[in-house]
Amino acid sequence: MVYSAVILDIEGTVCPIAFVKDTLFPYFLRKVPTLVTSQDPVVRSLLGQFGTEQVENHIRKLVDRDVKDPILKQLQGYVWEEGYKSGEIRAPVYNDAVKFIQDVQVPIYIYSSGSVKAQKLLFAHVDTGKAQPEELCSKLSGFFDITTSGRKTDKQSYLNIISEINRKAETVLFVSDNVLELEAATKAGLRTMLAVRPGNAPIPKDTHFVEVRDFEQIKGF
Ligand SMILES: CSCCC(=O)C(=O)COP(=O)(O)O
Ligand SMILES: [Mg+2]
Repeated sequence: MVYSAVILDIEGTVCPIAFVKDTLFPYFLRKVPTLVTSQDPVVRSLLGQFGTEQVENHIRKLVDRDVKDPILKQLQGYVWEEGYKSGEIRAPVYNDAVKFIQDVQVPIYIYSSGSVKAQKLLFAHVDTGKAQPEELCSKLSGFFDITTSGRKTDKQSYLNIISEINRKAETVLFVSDNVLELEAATKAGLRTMLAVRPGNAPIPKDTHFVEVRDFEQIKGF
């Protein structure tokens, strides 16, 4: 592999979109009534930042529309923590992605719209079918989200990350299922690959990105 570092997206790239839509989001929504009455100062401060009295309705609308809202994403991290710690949630990271993270010799970073807290929880509770969940956080060199680096569809966000990890853009590979994110990363000078996983959105006809169905393929580039 010729890259000096790899940046991975989460949803639709290292784990199925269905895990987020059918497990994480419903879990969060079930906890919203309790969340809005929480006395935890961090949660109260986040809720206050929405700037509305109709907090519960507002949250439900954001989740229904899958809005990548930074306040929502931070709240989700707090709520999912309970689910991971109780064992109710485990992250179905694809086996080839687990192996890639364990084997590859260059630094691997994560960049997701999910908060850094949510990312670390996910990689600390990977379901590999064994009794104990797999801990992959320690294999990852860093985590970026929309509060640390900006929106994933903005070129500047990738420039921010490249500067943070102190690499040349053209030596860094970004893998994502989202063509708009890949276009932004390409504009920033990064190399890119399109993750193709079961349940992902159909690939636009005119796309020119190299497709990856199994992370073993990345090692060959
Ligand atoms: C940390 S995983 C939570 C998933 C999530 O909330 C999300 O928005 C995923 O977006 P991604 O950028 O990983 O496609
Ligand atoms: Mg994605």
